[in-house]
Formats: sequence, structure tokens, C-alpha cells
Amino acid sequence: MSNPFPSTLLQSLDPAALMAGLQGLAAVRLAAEAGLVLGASILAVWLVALAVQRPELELRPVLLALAGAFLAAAAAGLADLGVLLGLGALRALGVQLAAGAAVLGLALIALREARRLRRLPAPAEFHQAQEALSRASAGQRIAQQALNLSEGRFRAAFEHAAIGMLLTDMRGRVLRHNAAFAALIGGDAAGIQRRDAVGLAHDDDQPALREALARLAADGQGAVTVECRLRHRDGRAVWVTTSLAALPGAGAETVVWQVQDIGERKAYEQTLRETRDALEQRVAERTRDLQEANRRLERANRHLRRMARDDALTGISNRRHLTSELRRARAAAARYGDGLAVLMVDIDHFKRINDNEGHQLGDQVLVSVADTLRRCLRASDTLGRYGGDELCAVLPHADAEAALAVAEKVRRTVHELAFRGRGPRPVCITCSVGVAVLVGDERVEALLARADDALYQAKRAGRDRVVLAADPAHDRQLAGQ
Ligand SMILES: Nc1nc2c(ncn2[C@@H]2O[C@H](COP(=O)(O)OP(=O)(O)OP(=O)(O)O)[C@@H](O)[C@H]2O)c(=O)[nH]1
Repeated sequence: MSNPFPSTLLQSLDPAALMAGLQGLAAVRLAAEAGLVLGASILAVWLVALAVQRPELELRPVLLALAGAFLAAAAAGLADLGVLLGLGALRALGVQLAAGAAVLGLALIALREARRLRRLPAPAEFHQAQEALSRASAGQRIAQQALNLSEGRFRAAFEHAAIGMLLTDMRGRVLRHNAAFAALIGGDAAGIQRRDAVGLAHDDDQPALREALARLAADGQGAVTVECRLRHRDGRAVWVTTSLAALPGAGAETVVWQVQDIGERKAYEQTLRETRDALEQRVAERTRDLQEANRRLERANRHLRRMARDDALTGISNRRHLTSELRRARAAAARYGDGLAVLMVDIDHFKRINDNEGHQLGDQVLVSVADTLRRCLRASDTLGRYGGDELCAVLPHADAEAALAVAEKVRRTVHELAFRGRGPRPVCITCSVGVAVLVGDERVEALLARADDALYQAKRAGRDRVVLAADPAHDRQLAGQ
């Protein structure tokens, strides 16, 4: 074995002492390497357990490095044991094994890294991915250009629109407006921008606009149309129809207002309303006039009818109407085989009243007797003035007995009448009544004639009495005998 030390140093050293020193150093190193191996073993066990529990940490390279270090330390320990025992061959083997273990550990790490790298995409795949990426970015560029174009078009359409347009936020604050809107209210950009758009409207119309904005904010979409008045700078109101819509693609917070001047239409509507009101007023006036004329006509007609039907002094039917009512009653009685009676009433010595008390009292007596008769009759009976002081009552459904009862009641009631005359004593009157009851198909004239006959008989018999006309069949019978 060659000596590595300079000859002067070797000469001054005792080889045995040098060997003993080397062996002591080897013993210390061996103890240190044993400790290192023990510590590495404990660390390796712990790392193996961690690698099993947490595979995502990828601790295999650390374990391999640790195994290499472990083997290297063990081999170094073997070499130091060879030095300690003075066995050159064992020391050489330990050195070689240590070097081999280190190389093996590094080789294993390199191999594992190479495998990991193999798992990464191949260059061709990188190329494809790159192309796809550039295509995507080109698409994004085109989309951006399209968006810019679309925004440009919108801006141009907005700025040059013939109707007023606003962009506001949901609270109505103006973000942008066009020239047509400014012209509508006679305003300038400074006066409109950032202003509350609702505040540009007439006070009475602001609640409707606020409500429209609130609805848009609640729905986040859709459109609302409001008719309202804007305040022009010169103080007048400008009628507009305003469509508010959440602007698509601009976020739910933006509202586009389309404001159209409807002043002409409103003025036309106002003219129409005024014309209609004036027409309605004229029609109402004309209707009132017509209704009044109709009422007057109706009154005149009623008066005419009364004049044609009634007796002017007493208000009861005149002779013509009385006769026509008698014909109707006679036709009904003949059809149903019903009774019909006629009472002919004449005031006794009426001429004397006229002569002694005057025609005025005579008229008064006539009116009172007519009223008395009316009260003695039914509503279905007809009372008329037959002529002069002669009154006639037609009693449908009445037979002789009923007719006589009514006649007697009339006579008695008239008897009780008393009037204030010219003298101190009251003027009393009486009347005579002739009663005739319809027989078979007797004609009206014959019936009236028989009643008149009976009246004449009552007069001749002394007046203030009732006489029932004889049955004509009975008279014929007597004539035949
Ligand atoms: N005041 C008044 N008198 C009238 C009216 N119409 C007729 N007279 C009168 O009535 C009288 C009728 O008289 P008469 O019926 O002839 O005889 P009278 O005096 O009633 O006697 P008797 O009938 O026989 O009881 C006449 O003097 C008429 O001038 C009238 O409307 N008003």
C-alpha cells in the first residue's frame, strides 16, 4: 500500500499511533453513521405512512432520495467498519457500495422524473392547443368588434332618432339624451345630463312615471308606456307619450326612454272634446225645449179633449160624450146580457131660481147638483149634462131595483142642499128623477126617451120624486088588448 503523506511528515509520525488515530476517528464516524441510519429509518417509516395516507403529496421522490441516502450511509458505515477492523477489502467495498447507492438513488429519481415528463402532452398536442387558443382569441376579437359595431349603431340610432330618447338609471337619473329630446323641452345638454328625468315632467304626471320605473325595477324587463306632460323651458306643457324599457344587454339598471310629441293629437282631441261638449249642450238645450213644448202640447191636448168631452160649467160629460158612453155601455150590456139603467134628473122650478136669485146662483146650483150626483154614483158610472138643467146618469150592471135606490139617494141628497140667495132665507131645491132600465135589444134613443118620459111623469105627479119607466113590452101588451 502506497503512503499518501510527505516523507518528512511520515518520518515524524509513529505509524502505529497514526493507525490508532484513524481507527478512533472511524469509530466516531461509525457511531454517527449508525445514528444517521437509525434517524433516516424512522423518517422513512413516517414518510411511507404519510405517502399512503396522502397520495396527492407525491412523496415518492423524497422516499427514493431518502432510500439512496440510507443506503449510502449504510455503505459508508461498512467502509468505516473496514477501517476500524483494519480490513482494507471491507473498507473498499463500503466505499464502492456508498458510491453505488448514491448513484442508484439519483438514477431512480431521474427515471421517475422522465416518466412524469412522458405523461405531459406531446408537442403536437401543445401545437393544437395553441391553435385552439389563438382561434378563441380571434373569435373574441371578432365578437368585440361586432359589439363595438353594434354599440356604434345603437349610439348613432340614439343620437339621430327623430323622437326624443333618454338613457337613465332605474331611479330616473339621465345618463344620456339625444338632440330630439333636448329640442322637446327647449333644454341644453348641461340642463338635462345627470338630472332626474321624472323631475322634467309636470308635477301631476310624476307619480305615474315613478310607478313605471318601479315596475321596471321590480320586473327587470318589459316596457311601460305613460302619457304625460313635460315642462318646456318657456313654461308651457308638452304632451308626450313615453315608453320606458329596460335596455337589453346593458344591465338591469339601465332604462331607455322613447319620448314622442303628441301635442297635435292632444290639441285635436281637445278640439273634439270641446266640439262634442258644445254639441251635447245644444242637444240638451234642444231636448229641454222639445220636452217643454211637448208638455205644453200635452196640456193643450188634454184641454182640448176636456173641452170636446166635458161640459164647461159643471165639468161633467157633455151630451155628445154622454151619449157615446151610453152606446158603449148598451153594447156591452147587450153582449153579456147585463143590466143597464139611465137616470134622467131635472131640477124642479129651476127657472124660478134664475129669475128670483139671478143666473149666477142658478149656475152655482147646477154645479152643486152635478157634484152631488157624482158623489152618489160609482166610478164606473157616467154622469153628463143632457141639456139646460137636465142631468143624466148611465149605470152599467144596474137593474131596476139598484137604479131606483141610486135615484132615491140622489133625490134625497139634492133635497138637503141649501144656497144663500138674495133674501134672508136659504134657497132650497128639489129634483125629479126618471129611471129607465134597458130591455132586450132596445136602442139608446128609445131608452133615453123612456127615461125622459118617466121624468115628465114625476114632474106631473108633483115633482121631488122618482118614477120608473114602464117596460115597453108591457106597454105593447096593453096596447094589444
Ligand atoms: N143659470 C142657468 N140657467 C140655465 C142654464 N141652462 C138653462 N137654464 C135655465 O133653466 C131653465 C129651465 O127651465 P125648465 O126646465 O123649462 O123649467 P123649470 O123651471 O126647471 O121647471 P120644471 O122643469 O118644470 O120644474 C130655463 O130658465 C133656462 O134658461 C144654465 O146653464 N145656467
